[in-house]
Amino acid sequence: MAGALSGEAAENMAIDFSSTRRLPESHRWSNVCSNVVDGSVSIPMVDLQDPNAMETIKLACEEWGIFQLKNHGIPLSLLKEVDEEIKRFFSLPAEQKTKALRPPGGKSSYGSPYISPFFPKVMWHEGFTMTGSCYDDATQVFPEHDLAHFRKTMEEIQKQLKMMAEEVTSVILELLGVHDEEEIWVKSNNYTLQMNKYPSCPNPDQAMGFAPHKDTSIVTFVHQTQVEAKTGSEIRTEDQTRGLQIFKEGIGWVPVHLDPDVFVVNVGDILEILSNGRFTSVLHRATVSETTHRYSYAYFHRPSLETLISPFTSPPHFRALTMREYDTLKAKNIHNALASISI
Ligand SMILES: O=C(O)CCC(=O)C(=O)O
Ligand SMILES: [Fe+2]
Repeated sequence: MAGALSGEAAENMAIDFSSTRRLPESHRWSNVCSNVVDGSVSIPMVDLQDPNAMETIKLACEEWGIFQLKNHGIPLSLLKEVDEEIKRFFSLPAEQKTKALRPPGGKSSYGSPYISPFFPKVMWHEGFTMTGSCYDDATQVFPEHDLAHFRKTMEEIQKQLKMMAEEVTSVILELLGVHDEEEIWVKSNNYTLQMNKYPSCPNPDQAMGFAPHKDTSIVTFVHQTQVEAKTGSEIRTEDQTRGLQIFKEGIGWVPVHLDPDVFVVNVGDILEILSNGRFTSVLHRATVSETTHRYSYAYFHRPSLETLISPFTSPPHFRALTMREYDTLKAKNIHNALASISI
């Protein structure tokens, strides 16, 4: 295989996507295209400036576990700058990026999704994860004169995302009738920012960008950048339904329309527990395309590690545990963590 990486890099990334002309067996998934609905089903849209926003958020969290958020208050010019920085990061040579390779079992730095060990096949993806203000890894990756702009842009988006996450979490708590100790859930420094690249793929019908999973967060904010055509290719219409998809019971995999001005907001496991199952942590995945490279970033809003998580209403459908304990359960078995604490 041309362009193969070596050693630890090979274990983590397996291949250099840009020089791979055929889908290797290690990356071949089955049933990627089954049960996908067309692009006509749409995910609820919430306008944060609309007086009815709260009601739409309630319905969306109950029925979908996901919504799109517009008029969120983050300047669109900043979103464009972040998109450019992310593209710049991933366009660095593989030898440069693998200087910040994630150690086995680690959560931050460069590499395949942390959920990879739970799946038999490798994902068509490269990612860079920053927990807290972890820029040390970026320092290793960027040549020094190039780092300043990345750092400034990422610090700014992190600050803005934190404010937006606090505002949305506050609205959700109000919906759940929670007024006591609201701060624990709203104000937290236990967040993660994850950048993703899904390179164009020679056989997208049998590849998986990000395998089906639920997020371990209260809420997650995902931004999808405008896709980039692969050199020499036209973007095909069918590729519009490739990318982020959510699983809706009785319907199938629903593509989430790409709009670079909005954030996609997912309900995560912690909110399912707190709401005592009223809001559902949404199962989602990302598929890939032959004609485009796709980029995204996700901001995970989580309570601090020592916070005790238990349902706000009785009788509880989940047993109480700390955020740290839940992380440990999820690290042992991502498919079964929620079910293992249900009562
Ligand atoms: O890239 C996407 O659209 C989804 C990414 C995601 O689900 C994640 O980072 O947890
Ligand atoms: Fe996710």
